Parts: sequence; structure tokens; C-alpha cells
Amino acid sequence: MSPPIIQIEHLVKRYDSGTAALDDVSLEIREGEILALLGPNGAGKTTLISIICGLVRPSGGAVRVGGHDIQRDWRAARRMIGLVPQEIALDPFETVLSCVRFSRGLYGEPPDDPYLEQLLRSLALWDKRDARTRELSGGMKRRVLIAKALAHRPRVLFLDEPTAGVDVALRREMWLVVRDLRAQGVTIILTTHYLEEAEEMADRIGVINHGRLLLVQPKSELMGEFGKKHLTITLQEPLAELAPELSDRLVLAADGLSLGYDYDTRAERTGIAQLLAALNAQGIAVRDISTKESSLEDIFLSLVEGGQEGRA
Ligand SMILES: Nc1ncnc2c1ncn2[C@@H]1O[C@H](COP(=O)(O)OP(=O)(O)OP(=O)(O)O)[C@@H](O)[C@H]1O
Repeated sequence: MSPPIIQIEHLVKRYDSGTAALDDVSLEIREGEILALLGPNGAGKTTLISIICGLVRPSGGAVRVGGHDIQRDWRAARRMIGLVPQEIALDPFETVLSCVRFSRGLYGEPPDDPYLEQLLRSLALWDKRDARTRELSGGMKRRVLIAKALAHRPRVLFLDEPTAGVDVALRREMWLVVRDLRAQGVTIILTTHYLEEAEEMADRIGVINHGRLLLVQPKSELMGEFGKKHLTITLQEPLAELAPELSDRLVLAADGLSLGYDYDTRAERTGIAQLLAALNAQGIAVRDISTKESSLEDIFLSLVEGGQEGRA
């Protein structure tokens, strides 16, 4: 397993307004991974990113980036990070190349046009290097923001809702860009409201609610652990009621024509064979069977609504 590149310990943030935006968040982010942070509006995701990037002061706790404390050694910590903000904020009259050069200069890095050329080429922006940013499409503008964030060669890239409000084709294009960056060894932390995006891209998923990190888990484990399957059994004839020995496991639909059964995907025995045998024994004829796996969306909602506090 890779060593952590970001270490967050007992991070607390209380804004002057009194809002407790982060409440004792501890988390290690490993070099080279894609971590997706999920949480409803106001959960504390942007606050967490802003503290790591040195834009907001924490009220308590510590964060180290590449071993550098973000407060005592902020310059070294900040240099390792690139941030792609939620809002597109580009000077409309500046050209692509000059705005990327400018971003690099902000970090006090010496000019390195060969690197910037390689960066713009990898983001399919080299042909547009002399275009003013106002002449670019929405997708190109987002790629310029990524190029700006990567101009000083950071090892960690934060993407705050990278595909908010963009169409499906553009979202897929962004996913490819992010995968490509990961392949180059950049550690990526993204926030998103699109669970499909987290499901598609993340190695690990962190769920934040009310300033608390409810859990952080590899995506596959999360889907396996909380994943349930739902079996629908369609009947040949409507059933008036279920025998008592079946009613604790099955739910009869209002029209009497189907039965629902939830089971755990991790269980060694799903109980389906037994169930079908029991139906058969009672002379209940089955027309069809279908299964549906719970999506990350179902899992997320059950975590956030169920208040799984303290699992992190
Ligand atoms: N500058 C600020 N001053 C006071 N309160 C703030 C400030 N910034 C954020 N908050 C509050 O802190 C809480 C966390 O906000 P934050 O923006 O971190 O959430 P988020 O998870 O990023 O939300 P969203 O998904 O809507 O972007 C919210 O209650 C918000 O109103």
C-alpha cells in the first residue's frame, strides 16, 4: 500500500458565525489514489478541501501534505497541491498559454515551457494555446482550469465538483482526463454530487455529513458491505395472503402478484433456494424472478439518512 501523502488529524472548523463545519475529521490519503468525497449540501466538503489548500484556517487539529504541516510549513505544503475550483474563473481576454504560465509563476516556479507544452497537449489544449479563454467551449475552459492547477507540477490535485452542471458527454470526457492524470501518478481528491461519478472513478469513497466523516472505504468494499440485493418473484396467480412462515422473509405486493425479498450480497447462503422450495411446497407458482443490486446511491442515502455516526 502506498504511504499517505495527506494526513488529516482531528480536524475541527468552527466558522465565526458559529457553524461547526468540521467535527473531528481524521483521514489519510494515499499517494496515487482517487478519493471521492460525498456528502449532501453543507456537509463540509469544501471546508475540508479549503483547509488542506490553505484557504481556510482550521480551528483545531493538524494536516500534513507530503509531511509538511499546512500551517507551520504552508509554502512547501501548498506547492504540492493543485486546486480546481468549482466556479470557472478565467480572465476572458487572456490566452490559454499565458494564463497557464501565470499560474506557474504564482508558485515562484521558474518558466518551463516544455512542461507546459506537454501539459497542454495531454489536456488536448495545445492547438488552443493562443486562443483567448472567452473563445473556448465549456469543456475546454474546465480543462484550462486543470492545466492551471497542474502548472507547478503538484503531486495532489483537488477537484471540487468537476462536472457540476455539465452534460453527460463532457462529464465522460472529464473522467477520461482524470483517469489519465491518475495514470501519471497524480493523487486526486474530488467532491461530487453525482454518485455515478464516484462509482465510476474512485478507488476509495469518503462520506461526510454534518461535518463528520461517516466512513472511508475502498469502493468495492463499500458496495460489498452495504450492498443488498432485492429479489422480485412474480407469481402466476395473485395471492391473498402469505403463510406466517413466509411473511417474516417476504413482502407481498398490494396487487398480490409479486413477492419481494432482500438479501445480503456477502452472505454465504442467500436463502433463495430454500425460499423457492417453500413456495413450491405451498403450491405457489412462480412466473418470473428478477434481482436488483443496490446502487451507490441507495447506500449513500441509507448512510446519510440512517446517521451511521462514528464509523470512520
Ligand atoms: N465562510 C463561511 N462562513 C460561515 N459559514 C460557512 C462558511 N463557509 C461554509 N460555511 C458553512 O459551513 C458548512 C459546511 O459548508 P461547506 O461549503 O464546507 O459544505 P459542502 O459540503 O462543500 O457543501 P456543497 O456540497 O453545498 O458545496 C455549511 O453549514 C456552510 O453554511
